[in-house]
Amino acid sequence: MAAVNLLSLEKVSARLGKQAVLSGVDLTVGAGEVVALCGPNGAGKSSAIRAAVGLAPLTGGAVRLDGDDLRGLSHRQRAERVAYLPQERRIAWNLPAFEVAALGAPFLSGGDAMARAEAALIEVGAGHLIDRGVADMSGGERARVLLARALVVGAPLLLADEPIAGLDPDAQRLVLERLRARADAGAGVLVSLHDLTLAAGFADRVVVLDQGRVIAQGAPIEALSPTVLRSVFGLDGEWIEAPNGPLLAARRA
Ligand SMILES: Nc1ncnc2c1ncn2[C@@H]1O[C@H](COP(=O)(O)OP(=O)(O)OP(=O)(O)O)[C@@H](O)[C@H]1O
Repeated sequence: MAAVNLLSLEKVSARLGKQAVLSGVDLTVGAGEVVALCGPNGAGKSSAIRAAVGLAPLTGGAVRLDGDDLRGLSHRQRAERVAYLPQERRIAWNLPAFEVAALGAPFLSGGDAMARAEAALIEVGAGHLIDRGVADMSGGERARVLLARALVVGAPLLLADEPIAGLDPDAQRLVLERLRARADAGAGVLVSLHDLTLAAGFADRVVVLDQGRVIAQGAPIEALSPTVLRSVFGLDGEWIEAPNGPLLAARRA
């Protein structure tokens, strides 16, 4: 029997105001998989991720977590099944990093949550920031703390909306390596990314969205074919097999 997907969007449609932001989106994430969601600004990546956690009301279709319709799950059940890193990185209170990260584990005892928070901060290369207030950090440092908060959840499914935006090149790779490691340990990961070379290097599959529709999905350099690069991203591009993985050589079409 085929394994149940940790996440499936089945013909999902959603509107924001008068605008259709998702139209019949089909997407799955299985255990052990990193799926990258790619597309230009406004394509619907954040909307798809928000729909997957029940934050975007659907006008059609269904979202399933581990086979169960999201609508039938309590908020606690959702929180146990999926960790969500939003694109928005504002944090209201100037709490130390370890306390912010520990918020990802509200169902654990204080001591266990703190231990997990510390481990997650070290995992994302922010071990030196553990005691620092999050308002007293750079944007990239705060982004790592928020990623640590999502990793602390320990849920089987992790959804990360542009987790590497604003990070330096080393940190971008570190974060993607950590997400990859979570998948290799059995989690399912859905991550929105603008950097197509990194998407091709770290993801098992790429889903290309444009104007709220899935345009292509599959193995990264097949989904991101020259035709898709041109029609969706406005790029004349080709993939080069480099020693460290596929490299996109592109210019504006
Ligand atoms: N609050 C809102 N009200 C109305 N329309 C919105 C709102 N937020 C986003 N949109 C529209 O929804 C569409 C999808 O936006 P979404 O944020 O999902 O795209 P995205 O692919 O994540 O973009 P980006 O790469 O810029 O983050 C866009 O056309 C956007 O203009």
